[in-house]
Amino acid sequence: MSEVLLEFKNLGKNFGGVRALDGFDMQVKRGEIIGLIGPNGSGKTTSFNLMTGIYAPSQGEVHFDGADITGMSARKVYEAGIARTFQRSRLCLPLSIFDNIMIGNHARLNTGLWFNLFQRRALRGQVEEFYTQARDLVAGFSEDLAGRMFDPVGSLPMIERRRIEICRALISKPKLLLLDEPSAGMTHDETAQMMDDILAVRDRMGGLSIIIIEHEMGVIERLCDQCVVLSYGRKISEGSYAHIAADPEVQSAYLGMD
Ligand SMILES: Nc1ncnc2c1ncn2[C@@H]1O[C@H](COP(=O)(O)OP(=O)(O)OP(=O)(O)O)[C@@H](O)[C@H]1O
Repeated sequence: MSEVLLEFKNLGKNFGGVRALDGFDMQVKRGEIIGLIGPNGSGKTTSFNLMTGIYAPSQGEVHFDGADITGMSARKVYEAGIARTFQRSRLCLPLSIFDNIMIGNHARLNTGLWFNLFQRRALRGQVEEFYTQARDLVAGFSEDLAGRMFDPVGSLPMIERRRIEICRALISKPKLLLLDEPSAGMTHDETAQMMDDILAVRDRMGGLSIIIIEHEMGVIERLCDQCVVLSYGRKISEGSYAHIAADPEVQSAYLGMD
């Protein structure tokens, strides 16, 4: 089994005349946490959308776990083992913690009419099995939260909602987890807690790789084994946080120093 889980080769995406990504090469190893950073509009979210099959690339290739997944549908990419959270929360606030996590499990649920109407015992077994899996995931973050699986998500504070979003991504048992600005909207204390959560998730789910888009440099510094810096759709630097933070091109493009 190759040590490299994900690879971009010369990846590019155009939106009309806008070149959102241009000749982007990147590798993610198994078990690694990568920070994807860059100024607003530099192509970070576009690269997540290319990885997850939301967009097809205009050029280049995406390889994942030994297979070429370039241009594959979002559902097939999800089944292959890539799951994500979004910049803006996609939780359904009136629904319970359990229901929200099950939305992330749709591809594994048997939802056929025949199954649901006439195989009631099997359906019950399936729901019970998935409840146990969802509860175990939530308990990994907080036993207290796991005791409230049928509370509406709208009643939870921001840190707990972010945890549910991560559980919703993890229920599909991904090999690669994409986190889009996990610290957005959180207090300093909540961000510190969220960083502990992410490191604990990586340890619990041995071998899980994570890519984080984040504007909060303290988060990138603490969590990431490697960083990749984009500017105007091109990779301008990569390496450890110490390496990219000392790179004059990064300082000028992103950190606002000349
Ligand atoms: N669907 C789209 N249609 C047209 N242009 C787009 C589309 N999506 C992104 N872009 C453009 O592509 C470029 C890269 O956008 P992208 O959202 O990937 O940047 P980003 O680094 O994620 O920015 P931010 O940090 O603000 O989220 C920007 O110029 C953006 O306006």
